[in-house]
Amino acid sequence: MKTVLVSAVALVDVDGRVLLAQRPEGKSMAGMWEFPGGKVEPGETPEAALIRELQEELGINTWSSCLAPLTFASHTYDDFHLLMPLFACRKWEGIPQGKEGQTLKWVIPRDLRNYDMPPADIPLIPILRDWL
Ligand SMILES: Nc1nc2c([nH]c(=O)n2[C@@H]2O[C@H](COP(=O)(O)OP(=O)(O)OP(=O)(O)O)[C@@H](O)[C@H]2O)c(=O)[nH]1
Repeated sequence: MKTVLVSAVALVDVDGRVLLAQRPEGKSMAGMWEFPGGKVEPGETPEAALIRELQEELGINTWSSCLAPLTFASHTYDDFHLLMPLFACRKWEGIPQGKEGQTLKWVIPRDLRNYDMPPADIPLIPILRDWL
């Protein structure tokens, strides 16, 4: 099976809340809440992929030095295996906006478990809650 590398981030605001984005209609797992990010392209570092995705999806800018490795997800879906490093980021410029029709929500860590997230993300929830 193919292993797909996806880079994702927990953006943390000054109140300690984490940004979730809801996958729009028409995509796989539509309606589920996920961490911003996306597939790492050939020749790209996970950090560069994330910086690019944050510009495209949310219209914000950040820097490699502001991306701290936090944990990762490793999960087998029906058609691929997902390997997803999760970075934490507290510093960016701009105000996140759903550029691709996603609904965004700032969520306090103890409420994360109330959101319907992809199966790969479930083990990340207690890690984030304990870390924040
Ligand atoms: N960004 C992000 N992707 C996640 C998370 N959890 C998770 O399983 N994924 C999966 O990782 C892949 C991310 O790919 P993507 O964001 O670049 O691609 P996409 O949704 O346009 O593509 P797709 O329609 O092929 O799934 C998707 O299959 C998505 O379902 C998460 O928390 N954040």
